[in-house]
Amino acid sequence: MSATPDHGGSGASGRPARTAAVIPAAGRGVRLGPGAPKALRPLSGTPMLVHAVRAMAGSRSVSLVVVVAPPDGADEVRRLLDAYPLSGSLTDTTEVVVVPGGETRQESVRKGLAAVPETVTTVLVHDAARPLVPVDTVDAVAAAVRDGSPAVVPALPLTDTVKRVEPRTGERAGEPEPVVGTPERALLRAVQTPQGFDRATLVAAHEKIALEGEGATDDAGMVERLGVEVVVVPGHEEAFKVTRPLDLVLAEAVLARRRANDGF
Ligand SMILES: Nc1ccn([C@@H]2O[C@H](COP(=O)(O)OP(=O)(O)OP(=O)(O)O)[C@@H](O)[C@H]2O)c(=O)n1
Ligand SMILES: C[C@](O)(CO)[C@H](O)COP(=O)(O)O
Repeated sequence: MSATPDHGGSGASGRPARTAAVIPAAGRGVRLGPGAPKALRPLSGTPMLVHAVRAMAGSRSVSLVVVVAPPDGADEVRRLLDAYPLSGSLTDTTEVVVVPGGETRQESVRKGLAAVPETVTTVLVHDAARPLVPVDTVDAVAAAVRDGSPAVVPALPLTDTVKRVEPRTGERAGEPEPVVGTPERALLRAVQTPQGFDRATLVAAHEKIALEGEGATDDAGMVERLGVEVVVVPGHEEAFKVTRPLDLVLAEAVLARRRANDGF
């Protein structure tokens, strides 16, 4: 995988880059515990980030992947990606660019977005922390944007009931939080990535948030603040986010099941 610093307007194949994937991979992984940055943690011997890049590059529509590395780790990430080849004819025509990230996820996405050439009309934003997303899910998100939806998120129905609580503060900090409501579970979705956007919509959302400072925990949340409709397509259980140590155990089990199903 050629991790070139060139921000040129075309992919490695020389054709215009029409769909790009920005992979925010600059987080520290505090909830995962001490160790290397989360995106660099190995899953079955391959760094989590490499799994995520392969998932994006495996999509027929993606011709450019912008990896947003830890702010002081861009060179290390470039070397890492150069050491892991993309396989298959499709993915061999995917250019990989590495840029340094920022202090927040939204700042990292904004920095990655700045490296996406003007020729790109569809931008996917995918957490490196969701390394096992199936390519079919990536394709479905990209297709929904190309079919006219300016903002698309993959999501799953909830299996747990959700409660709204009133946090305890001051002298009552640490006491059990009172429940103040139970949203109707059937109307809730657990949202994943890649989230897909019309480029101009995503740029406008990040520019608005950069001015107003009202961050959101996902890019679709920022687009909603523009008053733009966000639509949901089916997510996938294997697109879960590696956040806590137990998620690493689950990720290894998923990879073991894939190897068994593939006969090796
Ligand atoms: N400043 C940041 C923070 C997060 N991310 C990326 O955003 C994705 C989702 O964030 P999260 O799962 O919260 O990762 P971390 O921030 O690393 O985890 P933690 O909150 O436990 O530190 C990850 O791929 C992470 O690398 C990023 O690019 N830049
Ligand atoms: C973008 C995201 O993965 C959608 O569920 C999630 O909001 C990221 O949250 P995090 O706390 O930054 O991991």
